[in-house]
Amino acid sequence: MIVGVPKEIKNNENRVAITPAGVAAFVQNGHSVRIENNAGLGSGFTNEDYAAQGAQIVDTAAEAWAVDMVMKVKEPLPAEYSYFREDLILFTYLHLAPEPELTRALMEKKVIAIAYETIQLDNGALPLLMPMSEVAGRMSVQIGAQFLEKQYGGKGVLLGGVPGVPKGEVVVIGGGIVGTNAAKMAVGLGANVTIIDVNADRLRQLDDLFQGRVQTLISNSFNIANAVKKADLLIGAVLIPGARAPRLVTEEMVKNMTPGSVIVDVAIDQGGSIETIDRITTHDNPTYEKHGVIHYAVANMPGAVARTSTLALTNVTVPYAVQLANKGYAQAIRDNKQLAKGVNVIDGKVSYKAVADAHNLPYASVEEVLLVKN
Ligand SMILES: NC(=O)C1=CN([C@@H]2O[C@H](COP(=O)(O)OP(=O)(O)OC[C@H]3O[C@@H](n4cnc5c(N)ncnc54)[C@H](O)[C@@H]3O)[C@@H](O)[C@H]2O)C=CC1
Ligand SMILES: CC(=O)C(=O)O
Repeated sequence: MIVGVPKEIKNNENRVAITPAGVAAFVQNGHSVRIENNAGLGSGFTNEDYAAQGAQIVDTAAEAWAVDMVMKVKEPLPAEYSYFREDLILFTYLHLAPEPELTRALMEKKVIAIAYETIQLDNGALPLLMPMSEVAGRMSVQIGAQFLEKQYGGKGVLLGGVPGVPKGEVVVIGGGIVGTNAAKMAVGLGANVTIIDVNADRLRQLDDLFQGRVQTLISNSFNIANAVKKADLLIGAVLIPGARAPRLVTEEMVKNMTPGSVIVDVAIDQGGSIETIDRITTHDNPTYEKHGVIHYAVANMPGAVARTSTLALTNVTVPYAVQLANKGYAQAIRDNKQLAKGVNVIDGKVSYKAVADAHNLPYASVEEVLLVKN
C-alpha cells in the first residue's frame, strides 16, 4: 500500500501525522510512504530524516493525497476536499458532529473515513484521543493562567494565590482525560479546584486520585451555575464520544461570572460546551470577550506544542495504521472491533450513530456496509 502524509494546513498546526520511526514501521512491513515537502518541520523532523527511513518526499499536497491511505492530524479543510475520491482511506481526527459540510463531502466522494477520536477500547477508553487530551488538559491551565494576567485582559488573579490571599478558583466541567490533566496542573499550581462530571463513579475515582485535594460535584444545572459563578478559570472538558458536545453552561451563567474571568473550552472540537462560545478561535487570535469574560476556543491546542504532541500522537496511531495497510481496510476492520468503531463514513453512508444523529442522516453499521460492499 502507498501511504501519504500531507502537510497540515490549519492555522498554526505544526503537528505531522508520522515521524521517521513511523516511516520505518511501514517500510519494514513492505509499504511505501510519500511525505509532502517539509511536512515535519514544525515538529522538528526534516525531509532528510524521513528519506533516511525510506520515505519519498513529494513537492505538492496533490501527490501526497494521490495514495491508498492518507494519514493526517486535523480534519480536512475545504481546500482539501477536492482530493477526496472513492475508496481513499482517510485516517485522522475528524470531529464530524459539528461539521455537516465535511460529512457530506466524505459521503459524496465515498471516502473510507476513519476517525482517531472514535476508536474505542472495550472499557470505553479512546486510545487515539487520549494523548492529545492529556496535552490539551495540561495546556488549558497554563493558557488560562496567562489570560488571567492583567495585560492579557484578565482580572489579575494568580491561580495559586500567596499566603494571606485567596487562591484562584478553577472549575473543570468533565472529569475525563482533559479534566483530570487540567486538575493535576491546577492543583500543582495551588489553586482551589472543582471537578464536575455526570458519572458518579468517575467522581469517586477522582476523589481517590486527588486524595481530597479537589472538590467533586455531580453534573446538573444547579451545581454548574453555582460553580461557574465563582470561577476565575472555567475549563470545558465534556465529551459524549462522536456526538456534538452538550451545551452545559448557559449565557446567563456566563453573565454571572466576574469580569476578567477566563473560559477555556477544550470541547470546542466537538462543537463546544458553553453557550457564549459561538466561534472557533485560532492560535493567531485565540480569544474574544463577551459579558466581560475572556473566551478561548482553539480547536487544535496541541498544535502549539507540536514536538511533544506529534510524538505522543504517532505512538498510538501508527500501530492501527499499519494494521490497515497490512490487511486492507475491510479485513482490518473485521478483525479489530476497536478500529471498526473509528469508521465514521464508508461507501457514502454514515457508520457512526452519534454523527448520523447530529446531522439527521440515516445510520448504517460498518458491518452492514461491508457485507453489501464486498
Ligand atoms: N481543543 C483541543 O485542541 C482538544 C480538544 N479535545 C477535546 O476535549 C474533549 C474532552 O476529551 P476527553 O477528556 O478525552 O474525553 P473523556 O471521554 O475522557 O472525558 C469526558 C468526560 O465528560 C463527562 N461528561 C459527559 N457528559 C457530561 C455532562 N453532561 N456533565 C459533566 N460531565 C460530562 C464524561 O463522564 C467524561 O468523564 C473532547 O471533545 C476532545 O475531543 C481533546 C484534545 C485537544
Ligand atoms: C483532538 C484534536 O482534535 C486535536 O488534538 O487537535
